[in-house]
Amino acid sequence: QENPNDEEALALLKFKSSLNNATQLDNWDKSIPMCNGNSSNWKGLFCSNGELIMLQLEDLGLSGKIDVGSLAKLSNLRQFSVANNQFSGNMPDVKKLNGLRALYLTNNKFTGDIPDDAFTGLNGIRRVIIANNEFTGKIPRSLTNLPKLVDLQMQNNEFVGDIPDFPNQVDLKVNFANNKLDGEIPPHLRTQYPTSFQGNNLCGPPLEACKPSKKFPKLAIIIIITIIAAVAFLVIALAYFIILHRRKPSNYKKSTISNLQRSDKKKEAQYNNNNNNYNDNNIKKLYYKKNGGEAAGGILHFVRKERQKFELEDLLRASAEVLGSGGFGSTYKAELLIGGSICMAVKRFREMNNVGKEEFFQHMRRLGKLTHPNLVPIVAFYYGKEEKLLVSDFVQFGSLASHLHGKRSPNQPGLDWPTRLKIIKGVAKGLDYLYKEFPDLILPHGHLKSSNVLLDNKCEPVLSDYALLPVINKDHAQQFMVAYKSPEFTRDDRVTQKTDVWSLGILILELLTGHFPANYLKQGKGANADLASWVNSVVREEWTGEVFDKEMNGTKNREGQMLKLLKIGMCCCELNVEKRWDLREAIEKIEELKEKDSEEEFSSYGSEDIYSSRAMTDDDFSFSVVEKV
Ligand SMILES: Nc1ncnc2c1ncn2[C@@H]1O[C@H](COP(=O)(O)OP(=O)(O)OP(=O)(O)O)[C@@H](O)[C@H]1O
Repeated sequence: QENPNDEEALALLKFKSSLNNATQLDNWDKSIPMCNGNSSNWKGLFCSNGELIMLQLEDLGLSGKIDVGSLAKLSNLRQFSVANNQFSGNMPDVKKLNGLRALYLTNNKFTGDIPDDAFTGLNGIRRVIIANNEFTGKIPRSLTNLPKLVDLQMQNNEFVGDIPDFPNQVDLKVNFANNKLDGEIPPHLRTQYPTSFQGNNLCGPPLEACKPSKKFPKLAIIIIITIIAAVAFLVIALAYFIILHRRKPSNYKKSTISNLQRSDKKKEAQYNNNNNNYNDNNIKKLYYKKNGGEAAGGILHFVRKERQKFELEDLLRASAEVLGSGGFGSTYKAELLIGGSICMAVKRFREMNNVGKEEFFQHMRRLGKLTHPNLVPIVAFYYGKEEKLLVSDFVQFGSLASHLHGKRSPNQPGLDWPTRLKIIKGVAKGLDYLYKEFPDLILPHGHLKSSNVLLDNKCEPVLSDYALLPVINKDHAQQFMVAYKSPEFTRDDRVTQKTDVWSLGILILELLTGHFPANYLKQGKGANADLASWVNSVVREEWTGEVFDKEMNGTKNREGQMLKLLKIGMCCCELNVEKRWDLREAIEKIEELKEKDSEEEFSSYGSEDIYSSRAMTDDDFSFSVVEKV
C-alpha cells in the first residue's frame, strides 16, 4: 500500500537535491520512513503523530538553492529553520509555506531587498528570525499585518528607511539593532527594549527624543510644552494613586503569597497526579509578577543544539501550574505553543552560587551533553545572580513518590512487581551512566529519591535533579540533599562515592515496602531511625512477609526475586561504608533479577539470608540521627 508520506519524502529529496554540501543528510533515504510516530528517522526532521511538522537544518554548512516549491508540498510543516549555514542570494519565497509558524534564516549570507509582500498570507506565523544576514532595502510592510507575530528579529542586516508601526500585535517583541534605519520609532514599539534599536539612526522613546526640526521651532515648542504638561499630569496622577493605595489595608500581599505557601498538605497534593489542576496561570502570574523574580527580560541558554528554541519570555508566559516545591524552590509545568504544544518542567533554584558564572555555564553545558533514556534531559537554563532556572522535558506520568504515596482512586491498582522491577532496573542504568560520565564527582547523583524518579507513559523511570552538587551552595546542599542524610554524613561528616549507593538502597526499600523514608528520618534516634533499620528489625523477627507493600499484588512465584531485591537494598544500606557494595556490584545484582522465580529459587530464600546482609550491632540502632528532612 502507498505510504501517505511517500509524496512528502519525494518532495524532501527534491528539496535536498538543490542544496550544496548536504553530505550530513545521508540518512534521507526513500526506503526508510521519514516519521515514526513522534520520532523521525531522517536527520533534521521532527514529527508528530507520523506527520512531519518541523525541518531544522541548522549548523550543517549548507548552501545552494532553497526549493520552496518542494517545501510547499509538506502539508503540515510548521517550522522551517536553516539557521547557521552558508546560504546566499535572495530570501526564499516563504509566503508559499502558508502553514508556517516559525521561520529561522539567522546567520547566513542572504542578500538583497525583501519584497514588501514577502510575508503576505502567513497568518499563523509567530516567529520571523532573519537576523545576521546581509539583507538590504526597506522593512517589508507585510510584516505589520501578521496577526500572530510575537518575535521579529531583523538585527545585524543592512535595512534602510524607517520602521513601520505594528499596531495589531500586542505581544510582539522586535529587534532591529545594527541596521541602517532612520526616523522616529513608531508609537506601538515604544515599550520595546532600547537595545532593540541601537546601532541605527533612530530616535524617540525608548531611545532619546528626536531633535526638534529647525524648520518648525514653534511646533517643537508646542510639542515640548505638551510633553511637559503630560508628564506633570502623570506625576500628579501617580502621586495620587500611591497615596490612595497606601491607605488601603494591606491584605493584598497575603493573598499573593498564599498561592505558593508551603504546607504539608501541598506535599501530599504534590504527590498526586501531576496532570491535575490545569489552569490558565503562567509562571509569571504564579511567581514573578507578584514576587518580583529577576528572570523577567533575561536570556535562556540552550544546552542542546537539536532542540527547538524559544525565549525565556515565552516560557514565563506559557500556561503553567506548580508541580511542587522542595528544598531548592518550586517546580512548574509550562505548556508552550510553538509548532504544536510542548510541555517543559521549569525548576527555580536559589542557593546555586557555589561556583562562578563561567564554571556554572561549563557545568550546564556538560549536563546538556548527557543523553540516556533514564535521565531527564536538561534543555536550557537561565542564569541570574541570585536565581537560576533549569528547564527540562516534562515527564508525563508523575514521580515514583506520587505513585507510591499519593492518593489513588479506589479502582486504580498500585504498582505491580514487574513494574517496580522495571523501575529499579532503569534507575540502576541511569546511575551507571552518571557514574561513567562523572568519574570526577564524589556524588554523581547526590539527590536520589522517589520524587526525583519520574515515570514516562510506559512506566520507564527517568532520573531528575542529578549532578547538581558542584553548583549548589555547600550549606544548602548539606541541609537538603539526600546524600547528606546518609549514615556516614550524619555520623562522620563525610560522603563518599558509595553514598549514592546508600540512597539507591533506601529507594529499593521504599519501592518494596511502600513506606515513605522521610517519615523514619523525622522520628530521629531509635531502632527505626531509618527505613533500613525498620526493615532489618522486621526481618530479624522473621516477619519478612510483613515487609512487602500490600499494594504489590500477585506476588506468587515471585517472592524469591522480591527477597533478592530486598537483600540488595539491605546491602546498599550497609552502615559500614567499606563493607557496603559499590555501585557496580549493586547494578550487577539488580541486572540479574528476573520477574519470576525458578523452582529452586522459590524454595531457597528465607529471612535468615536477608538478615545476615546487614550485621546489626547495638550501635547501629542509634547512629542515624537526622532531625531535618
Ligand atoms: N521534569 C519533570 N517532569 C515532571 N514532573 C517533575 C519534573 N521535575 C520535577 N517534577 C515533579 O515536580 C515536583 C516538585 O519537584 P521538586 O524537584 O521541586 O521537589 P522535590 O523533588 O519534592 O524536592 P527537591 O527540591 O528537594 O528535589 C515533584 O513531584 C517532582 O516529581
